[in-house]
Amino acid sequence: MNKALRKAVIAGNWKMNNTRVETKALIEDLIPLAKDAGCDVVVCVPFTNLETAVNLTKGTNIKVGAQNCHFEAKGAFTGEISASMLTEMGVEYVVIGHSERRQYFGETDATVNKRLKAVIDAGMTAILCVGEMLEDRENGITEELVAMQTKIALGGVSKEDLSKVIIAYEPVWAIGTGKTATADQANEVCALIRATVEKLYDKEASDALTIQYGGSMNAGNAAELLSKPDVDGGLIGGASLKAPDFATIINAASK
Ligand SMILES: O=C(CO)COP(=O)(O)O
Repeated sequence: MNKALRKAVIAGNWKMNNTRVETKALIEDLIPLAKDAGCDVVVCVPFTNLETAVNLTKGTNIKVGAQNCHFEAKGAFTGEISASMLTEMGVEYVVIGHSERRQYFGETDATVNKRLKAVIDAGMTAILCVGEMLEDRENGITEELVAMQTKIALGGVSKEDLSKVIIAYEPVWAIGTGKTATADQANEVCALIRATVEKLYDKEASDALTIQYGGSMNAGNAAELLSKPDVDGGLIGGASLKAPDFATIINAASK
């Protein structure tokens, strides 16, 4: 299947940025800039800003995502948020397995798999993050590592449910460093992820899968990255905090 038939998705991962007041200002700036987008637009905001973001984006083409979600439905899990708490609020996307969760909060491939399934079961779309550290790249194990992360995360996910998954390839060495993967490096690993998914399911499933690149994507480099055949969108950190920059990336993905 041709890339043009896949859904292009530009998602902003705000990380731990913006108060409610700041959220309102940024989303109000973004709405007119994104209204003619030729791609899907998502903003993944801190839990405390979800309600504000959902209310502000009602009737617009901007969708709202969370940045994590626990795998249990409820119980003694202090500090965690369940999938039904998110769906009740109108949240449609959840970032799962971000490298910052893996690095700083002990997420493992196994818990990523559980969280991913909880998101799908609740009817939301998971943005599953995979990617290697600099050391892995230098040791020549990028392919094996990213394939393994992908396989473990998708364990027990049916072909039908794969339509509720977006995969974001985020090389850890490119996140927040200003050091972007070249468009060819990004495409190479996105293609590898697609081939891994084809082996797990089939060609129909892998052809339909939206794969994003993330890691210092910005207004200046987005067009080149997004022009690559296996890069269907972007997961954007820093540049998603400035409405005009995020809008430039949205335009670059619009077709
Ligand atoms: O981690 C990222 C998105 O999830 C990328 O962050 P930056 O765009 O700030 O490098």
